[in-house]
Amino acid sequence: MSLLEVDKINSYYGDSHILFDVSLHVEEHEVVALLGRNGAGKSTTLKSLMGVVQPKSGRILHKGEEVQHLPPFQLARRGIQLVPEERRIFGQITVHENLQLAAMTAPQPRSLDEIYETFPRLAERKRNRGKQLSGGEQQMLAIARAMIRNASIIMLDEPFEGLAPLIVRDLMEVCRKLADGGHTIVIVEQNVRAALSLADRCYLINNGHMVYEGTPAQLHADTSVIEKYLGVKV
Ligand SMILES: Nc1ncnc2c1ncn2[C@@H]1O[C@H](COP(=O)(O)OP(=O)(O)OP(=O)(O)O)[C@@H](O)[C@H]1O
Repeated sequence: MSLLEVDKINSYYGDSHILFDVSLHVEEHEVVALLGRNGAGKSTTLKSLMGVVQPKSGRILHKGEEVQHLPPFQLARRGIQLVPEERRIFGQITVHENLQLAAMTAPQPRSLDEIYETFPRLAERKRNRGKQLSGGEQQMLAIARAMIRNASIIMLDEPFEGLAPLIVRDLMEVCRKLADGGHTIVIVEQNVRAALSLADRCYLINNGHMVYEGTPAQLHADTSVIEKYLGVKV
């Protein structure tokens, strides 16, 4: 049984049909990258998995149970966590308080010590307010908030967006640490090279249709697919 199985979901914004029979699966301890051009439907896929957008048809199974009808807070309680592009951290309270708040509503949170061990940079900044952090540190905090909630799946929507290369390198290290620690991660990223270097498996989505599934090595070998659906060289 897959940790997460998505079976032919169709998602809409109003009358606009965005996802067409999208299927994918995520195994425990796997890092899965979801790639595609702007507007391909990557964020909508993550939002559908998080219950922010409810698919009109199709099934989503988490640990074998149908969850496509559940609201976001119930999916969060089941351990599905989305770190959205806009990194929802609280700017007015400290790093420490941001983490405490995230832990408070989780059924079985991890300890703060464990989080600070994984994110030493946040330990250094724990008394700073959220808004005093750099973009990269805010992203770390957003990921750490998902981690302290003991997420069974962490979904990252463009975590490297708008960050300087050096910060991306630091964040990549954090993601690698999480992956090596057995976390299950779904990552959506425009930085194809970075995403593929983290992923065990990847999917390509185009105009709301899933068009490719394979390992990063298989995708690297298939330059025509990369050029056709991503328009980049990796
Ligand atoms: N709230 C919304 N209402 C209506 N249409 C939307 C909404 N959000 C996204 N869309 C449309 O849905 C399609 C898929 O968007 P989505 O954000 O899922 O793409 P994406 O692959 O994540 O792209 P990007 O990298 O630009 O975020 C696009 O055509 C977009 O314009």
